[in-house]
Amino acid sequence: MILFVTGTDTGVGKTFFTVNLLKVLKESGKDVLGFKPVETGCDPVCEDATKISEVCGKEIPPVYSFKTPVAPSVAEILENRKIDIGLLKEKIREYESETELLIVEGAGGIMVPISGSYTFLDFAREIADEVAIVALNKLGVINHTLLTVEVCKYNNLNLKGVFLNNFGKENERKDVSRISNFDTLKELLNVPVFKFKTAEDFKSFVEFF
Ligand SMILES: Nc1ncnc2c1ncn2[C@@H]1O[C@H](COP(=O)(O)OP(=O)(O)OP(=O)(O)O)[C@@H](O)[C@H]1O
Ligand SMILES: C[C@H](N)[C@H](N)CCCCCC(=O)O
Ligand SMILES: [Mg+2]
Repeated sequence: MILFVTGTDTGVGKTFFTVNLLKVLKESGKDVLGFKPVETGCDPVCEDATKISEVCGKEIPPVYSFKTPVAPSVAEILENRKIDIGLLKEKIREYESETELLIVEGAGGIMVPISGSYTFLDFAREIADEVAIVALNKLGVINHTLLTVEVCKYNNLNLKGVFLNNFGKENERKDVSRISNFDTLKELLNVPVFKFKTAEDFKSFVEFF
């Protein structure tokens, strides 16, 4: 079983979500592995893959890692290294055979190109059983989340849910939308919508996975 983790953007908390979900599922006795197949911004450390490896208790490096903090399709040109999608899929199948649930993190949002015009959407269509969308709670999240959900639905991806990340300053006076975004998303979407902020919040997700 493969869960693909995407987000409404880069920096919205996909890794925080992936790592904490892996942690609580492992603690509940579930056989899980995490994997970040392509990572950019490895300068020099691939932060995401390192965090995922730590929580999995074994070294799980990206198949492709790039120094430049850009889309993989750009990094492969700048660093003159072509990404072989077949190799990514091979590694996914290998890890999938070793576990009950493989959680795969993309890079940035779902329309980010991996190589040429081949995007994480194309990749998810070919490898994912389910897709989780991580969204950062701030003004603009409604549009970004509905766009991402729409694209996933249009491409017949099986949406596990939207996970609203309440990370950030509590000062809601500056961004009043943070108060209402969760309820608004629940009203507008016919997919499950959850919220999280701390590692503790992930305990309530276990039964859902
Ligand atoms: N709920 C949270 N609590 C504490 N820190 C958080 C939370 N969510 C995100 N962060 C921090 O915010 C930063 C960005 O989060 P994260 O790296 O998970 O984003 P991402 O979507 O995986 O980014 P990328 O597209 O680069 O993979 C990180 O430093 C992360 O530790
Ligand atoms: C470098 C960053 N941490 C991500 N891994 C890559 C994000 C690519 C975003 C491309 C884009 O949407 O414009
Ligand atoms: Mg990440």
